[in-house]
Amino acid sequence: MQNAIQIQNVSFAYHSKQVLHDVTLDIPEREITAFIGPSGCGKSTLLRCINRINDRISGAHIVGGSIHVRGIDINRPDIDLQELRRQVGMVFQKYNPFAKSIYENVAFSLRVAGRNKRSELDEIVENALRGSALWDEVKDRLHSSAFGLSGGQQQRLCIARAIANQPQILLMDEPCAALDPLATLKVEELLVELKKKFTIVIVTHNMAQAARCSDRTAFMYLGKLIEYGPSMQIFESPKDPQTEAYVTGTFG
Ligand SMILES: Nc1ncnc2c1ncn2[C@@H]1O[C@H](COP(=O)(O)OP(=O)(O)OP(=O)(O)O)[C@@H](O)[C@H]1O
Repeated sequence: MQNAIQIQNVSFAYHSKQVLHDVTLDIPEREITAFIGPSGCGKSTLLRCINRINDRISGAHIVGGSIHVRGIDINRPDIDLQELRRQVGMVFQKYNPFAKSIYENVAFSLRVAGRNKRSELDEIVENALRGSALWDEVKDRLHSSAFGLSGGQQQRLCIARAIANQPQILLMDEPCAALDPLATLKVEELLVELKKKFTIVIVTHNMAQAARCSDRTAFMYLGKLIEYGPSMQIFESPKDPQTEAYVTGTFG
């Protein structure tokens, strides 16, 4: 299978504090890859390097190495960041719909791009809401406020908003952390559907979740990639003693 993302020897710092050290991993297309590890080990930083939203943080910079997304070096000076972030969508821990209707949340990025044709928007909004398994629950109240939805529905709306942009890759930073177990289960089922179309990279503290839904797992510790492989191997027969200690709950 082709690799969607190639991370090679990446080191990263906030001001003078280096938080990623020589991280190398290839992320295959249309699979779910989970980043796990104790708090502060660099999972979110690594995730945010993939669409360069770390650039928005003052003092955040890549120290060395390279990241290729579908063959393109994303740290090239001439890279179009808006286009990169269209191709590499993002869903955050705390669902963050805009203070707009359900419909306008999904249509937002298209309107920003100047696409206002009603029939086109209707089709994309419906497809995105179907793609995030929300359509049946909201089709009769598309023009009501997004804030009237439950937390789990708001998170699926944020997923619809991300996929309306037709990305190739979806980055998810603890997307279920603020959800109850039932809403979490729905999002997990959705992830398995979404990977038919998208490459998904997910940061999670929930090891049961990583074991249930991901194809590959990367275990990080103190800014280093300790072990990376098929999730079943990482959880059932880890090679590194630190991975074993973490997945068995001895530390972390
Ligand atoms: N904006 C920032 N400015 C300075 N340091 C930061 C910033 N964001 C993160 N860090 C530091 O970088 C290191 C890695 O943080 P990061 O959030 O990537 O880890 P994480 O594994 O995702 O943690 P958690 O699981 O708690 O979210 C930590 O030492 C953290 O304090």
